[in-house]
Amino acid sequence: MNFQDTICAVATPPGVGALAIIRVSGPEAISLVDAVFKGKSLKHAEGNTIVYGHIVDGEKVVDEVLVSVFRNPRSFTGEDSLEISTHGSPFIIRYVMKLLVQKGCRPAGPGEFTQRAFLNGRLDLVQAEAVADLIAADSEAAHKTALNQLRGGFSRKLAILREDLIHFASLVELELDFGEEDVEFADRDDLKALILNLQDQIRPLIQSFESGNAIKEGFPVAIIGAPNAGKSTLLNALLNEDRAIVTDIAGTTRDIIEDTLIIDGIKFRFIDTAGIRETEDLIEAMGIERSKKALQDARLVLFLYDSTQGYEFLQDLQGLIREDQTLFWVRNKTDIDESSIREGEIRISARAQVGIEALKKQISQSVADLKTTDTTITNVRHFDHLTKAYSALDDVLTGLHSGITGDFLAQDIRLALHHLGEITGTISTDDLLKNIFGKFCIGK
Ligand SMILES: Nc1nc2c(c(=O)[nH]1)N(C=O)[C@@H](CNc1ccc(C(=O)N[C@@H](CCC(=O)O)C(=O)O)cc1)CN2
Ligand SMILES: Nc1nc2c(ncn2[C@@H]2O[C@H](COP(=O)(O)OP(=O)(O)OP(=O)(O)O)[C@@H](O)[C@H]2O)c(=O)[nH]1
Ligand SMILES: [Mg+2]
Repeated sequence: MNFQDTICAVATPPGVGALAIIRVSGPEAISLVDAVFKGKSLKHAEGNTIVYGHIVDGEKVVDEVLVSVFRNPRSFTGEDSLEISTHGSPFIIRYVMKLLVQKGCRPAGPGEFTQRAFLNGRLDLVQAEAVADLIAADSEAAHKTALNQLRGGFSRKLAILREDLIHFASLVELELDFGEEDVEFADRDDLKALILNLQDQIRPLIQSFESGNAIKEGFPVAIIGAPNAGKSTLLNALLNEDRAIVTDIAGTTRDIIEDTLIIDGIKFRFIDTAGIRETEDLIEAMGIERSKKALQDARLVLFLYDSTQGYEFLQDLQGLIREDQTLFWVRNKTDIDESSIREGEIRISARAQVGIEALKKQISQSVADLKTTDTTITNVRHFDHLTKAYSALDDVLTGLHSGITGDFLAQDIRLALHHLGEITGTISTDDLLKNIFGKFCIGK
């Protein structure tokens, strides 16, 4: 792919910093920067070198800078690329950007450098998306998963899956060319074995999405209990922050209150809910509906009860807990009532901040053995295509079973191939690229 224009953008965050980086990439990158630069000639600089000099506006010196020179194809984008490292003053940054634009540079849109890297074959789509995830990663687990995907393990796996299928698709299509003659190049038993094998490999990828997504967005933890059990006090204690309103009036929390916390490198979303009880109050009743929804959506559920009150009504709710959810029974207010009332309960005092660290430990341990690999799916777009590829493979199997004609068989195989190809971008449309790269920051 050959881009005609040369783009520029500030790659560092806005505001004052020690330094700032302005990135320039495209066929004219070297001559455009050279036109505002005084120092050793950039045109004669070798790739992967740094040149010292000044950015100038005519005779006027704008800043003392270092320019890193990357020569096509050995750069992030695969084009000639330069990075001007200036002093981190917003005034200087604006000035240098203005000079570059005056010389003919175009300010880059979001993700345009990475998009060029993709279109020049430096990265595939999964890796480009991993770059965005890496920037957004705010926990160790999310960072590790994104970095794994940047390394390309998932992409290689997909390429292998596609290869075998392409082989069969072409054999089946070859049969079509022979029309009336009843030939079978593609052995139906082999094809069936291949499809089953592919499905065996795709299934765990699909299944990894739930954890993969939670690793990125945070595992939802719902705090459920009767009014006044101390749910909001517990949220505040967990966050170590005065986040939710606490009073001794039953029915204080009306709406869902949510905040994230990283425990042992894993991100959790703690959800404080309205205390569940029978009520005539319309607003409170709506809040309770939301509590029940939060219970449904959670990965972990804390059943919190007041030590002096008992937990009977929570036993009625226990039937709602699904197998994929983890339930903790947590007894609160142990500062005023010491007696143990339930086996296996976790004892805390939210107000006195007793037992909070132990509770956090149990929470993080309950998801710690979810190993992420380079083939953990974290992206809903990948999940969607894998699910559709899987179902197209189902259709191939059904077709083989009922002995449908080669052209229908070929169609379903092609559909599966299409979905696998869209993940890495082997097959991509302008809309798709716009959608993906439009979410990046400018300068990336
Ligand atoms: N200053 C700076 N830091 C950065 C980046 C950058 O573009 N500039 N990156 C941007 O995301 C990341 C590093 N990623 C990069 C990936 C490839 C190449 C590159 O030039 N690749 C060439 C040359 C490799 C070599 O010399 O061995 C190549 O692959 O051919 C550069 C950065 C993070 N840090
Ligand atoms: N003694 C004692 N009191 C507590 C403890 N935790 C919370 N409380 C008190 O219990 C009362 C209710 O606390 P909240 O955190 O508002 O209870 P909630 O479960 O959020 O109540 P709703 O929002 O109404 O559902 C407040 O007066 C808290 O100070 C505790 O560990 N020990
Ligand atoms: Mg509350």
